[in-house]
Amino acid sequence: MTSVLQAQALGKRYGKRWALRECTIDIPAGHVVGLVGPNGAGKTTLLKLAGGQLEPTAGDITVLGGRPGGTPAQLARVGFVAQDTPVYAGLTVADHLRLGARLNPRWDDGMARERIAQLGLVPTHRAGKLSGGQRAQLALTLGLAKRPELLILDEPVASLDPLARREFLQGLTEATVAHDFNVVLSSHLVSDLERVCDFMIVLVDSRVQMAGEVDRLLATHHRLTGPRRDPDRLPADQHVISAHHTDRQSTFVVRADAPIHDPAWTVTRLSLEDLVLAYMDRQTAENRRVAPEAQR
Ligand SMILES: Nc1ncnc2c1ncn2[C@@H]1O[C@H](COP(=O)(O)OP(=O)(O)OP(=O)(O)O)[C@@H](O)[C@H]1O
Repeated sequence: MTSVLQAQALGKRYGKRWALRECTIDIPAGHVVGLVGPNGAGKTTLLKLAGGQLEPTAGDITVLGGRPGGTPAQLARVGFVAQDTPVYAGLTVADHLRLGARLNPRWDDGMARERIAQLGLVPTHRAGKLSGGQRAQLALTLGLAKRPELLILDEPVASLDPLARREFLQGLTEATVAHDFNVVLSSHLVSDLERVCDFMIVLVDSRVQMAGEVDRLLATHHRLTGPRRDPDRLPADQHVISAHHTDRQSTFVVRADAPIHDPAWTVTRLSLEDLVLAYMDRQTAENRRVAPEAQR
């Protein structure tokens, strides 16, 4: 199995509005995948389609080579931690572990107990009395102890303070090193994702704008700064992602596989955050020149 998730022209419509459209992506195995986009971009919709909680309106999706949620065996292979770290307020921490053991055929009780102890969670405490960070860690523990091949986390750190965010993401990274599994997690902040993700998908306005391995994305995107130039005068293999101009100067973010040697330009590398923001800002560039989507 080489793909964790494959989508072909995938779409989901609620009434007349498309929450996700024309989504074609191929996520290879062995990655921690970040799904980033503004509020309402379609992240939860894509994740629910992958988890089998939603049926596509258009196109196809396969997860770990099978139809999402198609069989109990398929369900056991995918862990899904929904937005707002869902736990049962009236149940204790220990109750959650018992429930997890009963519902999941591959449940790793030793790992769940060890993790709870390491986190300092008291088994007799009710989940409703835990802090937001503790609830998130409990939900992550339940997702990990299921021993999924793919763990999907929908905005897991949205409600956490910076320290709790860091601890949560560190725990997730340690778990991916200790146990071999794939992760897809979403956030509307790239800063949450850049520490842990090595594959990034940017979703804006229900469409995938960019998808690929972070190293490759950073190697093939550049910021060009120099004397003012019309985007149409750039070589055809330099695809404009965003463009900003002053009276005398132009700044482009371009995607180009080959190195850029034009002496007129100062060429600089982008941070992942700059790159994601350039794709979010892409509408501006599209008014000047349409660039094909980076889908690699
Ligand atoms: N059950 C639903 N019925 C109708 N519209 C919906 C439903 N769920 C989502 N939508 C709409 O689909 C669009 C995408 O929503 P989605 O929850 O996938 O976005 P998101 O990127 O996860 O947003 P957020 O970051 O705010 O959680 C939004 O416009 C939303 O209002």
